[in-house]
Formats: sequence, structure tokens, C-alpha cells
Amino acid sequence: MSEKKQKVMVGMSGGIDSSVTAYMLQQQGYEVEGVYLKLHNRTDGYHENNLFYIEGVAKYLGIKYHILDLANKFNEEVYDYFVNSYLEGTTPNPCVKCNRNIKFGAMLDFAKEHGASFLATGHYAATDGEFFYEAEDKSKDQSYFLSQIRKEALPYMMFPLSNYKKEDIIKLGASLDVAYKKITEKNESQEICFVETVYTDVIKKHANIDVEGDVLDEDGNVVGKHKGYAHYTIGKRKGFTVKGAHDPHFVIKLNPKDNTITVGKKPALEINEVLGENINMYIDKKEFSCGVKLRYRSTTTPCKVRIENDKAFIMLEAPAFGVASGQLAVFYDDGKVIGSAFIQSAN
Ligand SMILES: Nc1ncnc2c1ncn2[C@@H]1O[C@H](COP(=O)(O)OP(=O)(O)OP(=O)(O)O)[C@@H](O)[C@H]1O
Repeated sequence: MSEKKQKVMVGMSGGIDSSVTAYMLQQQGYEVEGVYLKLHNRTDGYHENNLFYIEGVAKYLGIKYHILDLANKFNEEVYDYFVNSYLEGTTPNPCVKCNRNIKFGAMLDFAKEHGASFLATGHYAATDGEFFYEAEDKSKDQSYFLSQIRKEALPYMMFPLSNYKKEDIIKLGASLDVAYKKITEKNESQEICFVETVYTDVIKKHANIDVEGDVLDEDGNVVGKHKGYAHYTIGKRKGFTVKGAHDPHFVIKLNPKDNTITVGKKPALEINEVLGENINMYIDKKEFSCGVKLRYRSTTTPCKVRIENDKAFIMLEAPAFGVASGQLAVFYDDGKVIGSAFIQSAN
């Protein structure tokens, strides 16, 4: 008698990565089911459009798919957090929250309830069930965004694209079937799925952020004007005036209380110590040396970390520039993610 196939639930977005993920797992002999999450209605017909592509793939593969409406949870835990963070003068990371609470929180629960042994996605990262690792394709690596996922979720996760380059996935997809070919011909998805163009358009739906304010130097002197603090993030060097400045000036602080921004020259952006909160660790050590990424796409900086209660005290061994509160400090041991914390402050 043949053994029953193990079931894998695939998070399907209607994009090429998750569509090829489903194909690969079926090829590997798993029983594949898909699940589409309704998270937000960015534009009219948004879900219908995604479901059109999912339907085509599901038909080709002969698989069943589910639709799971998590719009309320997404709104509360990702969208509101995103808007509020900008209004509070910090730089949110909505994908990190979504991965922890939605995709590898509620979607994982759904997969388990439906008898799946694993949950797979088209993320570019790798896992051995105990840790995350950077993807082979470093230019697409998403391990930074996965670093707040609970340790308990890891044994259920699968990333079949971990060893592939995006262009190979597109090529493979285009060669499979017309349903896949159509997906390769549509536009690539946005960096933040609910932001159509720029983040300020989203914030503007909730608050008037176009309120002119003063630009301050590091001593608190008024040196120019800006168009509203929520338009800026740490390190930005455009869109404000600095009287008589010859050298470039960068935003070093946002002050929502009085709608001012503080600017300084490049050395003022230099950071040597970072305080992290809401830590999520995959190792038990309380003191260790590692590399830290302080934003997505930054290089790793060598550092020493001390964990105390829910905080991480991070001493950089080389300075970093333009570190924003609200982003993640992700700890790497070579390509292995050993934990992360949200940046609370840096100096
Ligand atoms: N609405 C959704 N429902 C279910 N799973 C999703 C959804 N959005 C994203 N995912 C899963 O998370 C993975 C990574 O999402 P991301 O937004 O980074 O998409 P992507 O790189 O554009 O991938 P894709 O090409 O599959 O859209 C996707 O490959 C998919 O498996």
C-alpha cells in the first residue's frame, strides 16, 4: 500500500513566486493545497484580480485552494501600526509584523487546522526548521523580514525557492503553462503590498501631514523649513531647506510633538550603540558577538550584543549611519539569523 502523501499548504498571492512554489512542491510529491489571504483592498478589484491568477494555477496543478479573510487582523496589527508609527516619527516595518502575526501566525494556524504538515511560501530565504538563513540569491534575500517569526513556527516552514534566482523562477514559470505565463507578464508586486506609490499617500488618508515646520540644527537653532515631519525618515537629505548650507544635510531626528526635524552633516548620522526592544531570539545565549543589519539591504556590521529581559544592548564595532527607530536590528552569524529586535533608539 502506498504511503499517504504529506500535505503542504502554500500561501498563494497570485504572483509568480508562490505559483512556482506550489508547482515545485507538487513535483516533489507533496499533496499541495493553496490559501489566499484577503488582507487589504488596495484598489478596486484587487482580490478578484489576484484570484484570477490563482484560479489558473490551481486548475493547471489540479489543486484545491482556500480564501481566508484576515482583513480585520491585518488592519489592526499591520496597517494601523504602519500609519501610527509614521505619525509618531518612527519608521515602521509592516512586512515584519505581517510575517510574524499574519502569514506565520494566523495563516500557519489555518494550515495546521486543515491537516497540513507544512506551510510554504515563495519567500527568498532558507530554513532547516530551527533557524532561518539568507537565500542563495542575495539580491532577493528576505531573511531580514522573517526574523521576528516565533521559534515555534520554524519546524512547519518551507521555502522551496531558497536556492533559486528570481530570473530562474520566472523562466521556469513561463515554460509551464499559459496560466503561469500570464503571471510572468503582469507587473511585479509592490515593495509594501498595500502601498500603491509612496507611503505618504497612505498616511495622508488618516492625517494632514502637509504642515510646514521648522528645520533645526543640532543645537536647536531654526535653520530652515520643511513640509511636515511625516514626509521624512532618518538619513533623508532632500525636501527641506537649510539656510546658507554648502555641505549636504541629513535628517537625524524627527520631532512630532512640535513638527520640527533636526538635521546635521554626515558625521551626525554616525551611530555606535543601538538599543533594541521586543527581542525574538533563536539562540539562548545572553551575550554574543555577531553581525547586525540595521536596515534591509544594509551590510552587516560586527557588534557585541547583551540581552537583558526584553531588550538588546548592541555595541557596534564599526559605526553605522542613518539608523531609524522602528526598523529591525537583525543578528546574523554568517548567513544564519540568530535573532532580532526592533530599534528603539540609537546614538
Ligand atoms: N495574500 C496572500 N495570501 C497568501 N500568501 C501570500 C499573500 N501574499 C504573499 N503571500 C506569500 O508570501 C510570499 C512572499 O510575499 P511577498 O509579498 O514578498 O511576495 P512576492 O515576492 O511578490 O511573491 P509572489 O510572486 O508569490 O507574489 C509569497 O510568495 C506568498 O507565498
